Amino acid sequence: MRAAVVVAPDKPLLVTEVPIPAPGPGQALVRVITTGVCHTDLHAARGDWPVPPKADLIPGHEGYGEVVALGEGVTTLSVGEKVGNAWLWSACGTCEYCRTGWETLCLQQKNGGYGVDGSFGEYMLVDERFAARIPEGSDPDEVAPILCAGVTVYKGLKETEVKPGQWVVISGIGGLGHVAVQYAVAMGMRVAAVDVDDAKLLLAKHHGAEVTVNAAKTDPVAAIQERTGGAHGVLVTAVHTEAFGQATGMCRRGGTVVFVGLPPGTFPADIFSTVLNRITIRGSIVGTRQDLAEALDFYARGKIHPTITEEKLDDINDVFERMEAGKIEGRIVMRYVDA
Ligand SMILES: NC(=O)c1ccc[n+]([C@@H]2O[C@H](COP(=O)([O-])OP(=O)(O)OC[C@H]3O[C@@H](n4cnc5c(N)ncnc54)[C@H](O)[C@@H]3O)[C@@H](O)[C@H]2O)c1
Ligand SMILES: CCCCCCO
Ligand SMILES: [Zn+2]
Ligand SMILES: [Zn+2]
Repeated sequence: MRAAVVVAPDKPLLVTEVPIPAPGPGQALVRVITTGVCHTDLHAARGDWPVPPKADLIPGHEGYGEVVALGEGVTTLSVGEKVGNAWLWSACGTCEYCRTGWETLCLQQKNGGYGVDGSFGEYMLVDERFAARIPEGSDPDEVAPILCAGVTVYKGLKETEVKPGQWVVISGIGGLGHVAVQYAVAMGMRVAAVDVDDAKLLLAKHHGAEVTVNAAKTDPVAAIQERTGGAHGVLVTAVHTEAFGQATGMCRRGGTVVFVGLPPGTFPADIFSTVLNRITIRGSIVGTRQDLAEALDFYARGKIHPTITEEKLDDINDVFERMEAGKIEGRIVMRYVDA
């Protein structure tokens, strides 16, 4: 099968022929129809995180496709069914985290497109317990980004604890952020969008943001305070550490900042104002299978329409260069077959 392989950190991916994987017990083989390209895939290719990906990785964890073969003992999937892979590719199911609704924190978890091969190839493997069940009638291009961007920002917005009618800042209006604006609007929140690129802010307005701030042109903290009175919550999806240091200052007293963006590095946090204003800073990673089912339901009900540009697998290195330059509006989706 044709696949894009990370042959070495920070080197271009090699698009080449590799063997079609065989489904093991409890697994299914999926013919990939479309896959989103997440900035995490770029981090994996660049090797810029503390934990390296598997050797000869096939990235991709927003893969949508059709089950074509079942491994031994599979009982909950059938050939022809439409499924997706996800970052949370599998978890142990028996540890304290798995038992208490936090399978995303399971120490035995496997991660699609990072620890196990993902969807940047014509076929991929899924674990029957964690394969995303795709709603009937889903658009192959639109539904793929829900598998990571969608579930991540949906969970992140829940973690901000922002209520309907209250203000949430979405900082970073890329693949995740432009979908976050839509989930926030659908969840009844008022949205203020922050990015460093006017084109992204235009996209945010298109998707329902009431306030937009270009952090490259003005102080985003002062602008958010002036135009919202301070946000009840801030969701940071940006790929620059600067956005993380700015987030707490955008909050009103008692506000919650949720970080999902993962640029390498650290951020400054002012102790006194964090304590005095009772600011909560929370990390959030993807979502559980239940969160994903809920995020897919928002999509199935027509509340979420990712802005998509379709590209080819052979152009993945060019896509990564444009992503690194912050030039991608919405989400890139690669399509392998028409279906
Ligand atoms: N926590 C999780 O579970 C999770 C899940 C998916 C992705 N991620 C991470 O989220 C990040 C974003 O992913 P993506 O696919 O949306 O990336 P993307 O490249 O599509 O978008 C990044 C956005 O950040 C904006 N940006 C850059 N500097 C900024 C600044 N100083 N202030 C505000 N905005 C700024 C860019 O203009 C761009 O719009 C990546 O680091 C990715 O690894 C985390
Ligand atoms: C710690 C890595 C989290 C990445 C989630 C999928 O983009
Ligand atoms: Zn992702
Ligand atoms: Zn577990």
